[in-house]
Amino acid sequence: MSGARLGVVVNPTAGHGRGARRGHQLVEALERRGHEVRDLTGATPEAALGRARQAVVDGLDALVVVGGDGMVHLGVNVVAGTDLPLGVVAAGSGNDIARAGDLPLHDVSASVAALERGLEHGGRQVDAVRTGPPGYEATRWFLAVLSAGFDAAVNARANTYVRPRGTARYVRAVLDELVRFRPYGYRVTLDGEVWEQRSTLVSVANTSSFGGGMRIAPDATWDDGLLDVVIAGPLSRTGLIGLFPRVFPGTHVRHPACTVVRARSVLLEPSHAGPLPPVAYADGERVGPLPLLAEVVPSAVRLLA
Ligand SMILES: Nc1ncnc2c1ncn2[C@@H]1O[C@H](COP(=O)(O)OP(=O)(O)OP(=O)(O)O)[C@@H](O)[C@H]1O
Repeated sequence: MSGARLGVVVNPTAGHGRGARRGHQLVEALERRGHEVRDLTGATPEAALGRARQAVVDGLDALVVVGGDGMVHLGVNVVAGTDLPLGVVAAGSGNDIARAGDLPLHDVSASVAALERGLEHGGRQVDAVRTGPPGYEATRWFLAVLSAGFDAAVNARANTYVRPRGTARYVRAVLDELVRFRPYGYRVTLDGEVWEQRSTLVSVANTSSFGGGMRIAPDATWDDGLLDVVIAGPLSRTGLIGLFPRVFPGTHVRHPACTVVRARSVLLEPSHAGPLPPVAYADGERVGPLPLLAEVVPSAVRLLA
């Protein structure tokens, strides 16, 4: 397809600074192919979000984000619930969302081909998840995994490190968080059914992985209209050290402490059963403290693929 009006948002910092170069390559390639490109990149994510939302009002055929999961998260918060397609050019360090969609990784020409295929055929509709404090109008969308336990504490800590890179940074954060770890207290309501206990982690998954291929919810898919809620019971530090490596292949879900429940709606609240759970993260981005309600919205995003 030629002559599409494409809004492009680049995260120049993605993939340890590789995002900017990939963004330039993409804009050049799209213009060479006859597309009209509007660069919506901002100096900050907030500026980029505002520019992208304004461009949607002005009129676009698709929004294309260049970066990692955080950048896809930004794009989802522009297009979810609308008919505007979202293109993803994976240039991050983890790229778990691009992996979920079998999209090319760090390959601009393959990404251009995938974008054009999507524009031609209308793309692929995937579920997205709306989250926010229950009872409030303001909501955020996410596409992959919301972490509200040990993994969220690790995410917060990993974000403060510059080194090492990629999954090794995550592993370093795990080791540092283990020192202070005690299972948190949760009240979890799954499609109306209440469950209250101390737990190591509670993850609400629309897709299977985070942290660059850690398969937290190995069977989660974003086209079944359901969330996979992974709950790991109150493990000791040694138990957690034993379980952690099993998250890479996804075999932790077979551990007796782990339960996976499918639901459309999940309410996560702190409970007096244990210490206050950490601030939640979704798609690797900070969402906020519990309580949070997460509801899957089937086919809320049209992905160019
Ligand atoms: N100008 C900017 N536009 C968008 N995001 C920015 C910008 N500057 C810094 N960021 C930060 O980049 C982070 C998201 O990075 P992103 O996920 O795109 O790449 P990554 O971390 O390398 O990849 P992954 O999340 O897949 O591991 C956000 O938390 C955001 O705050």
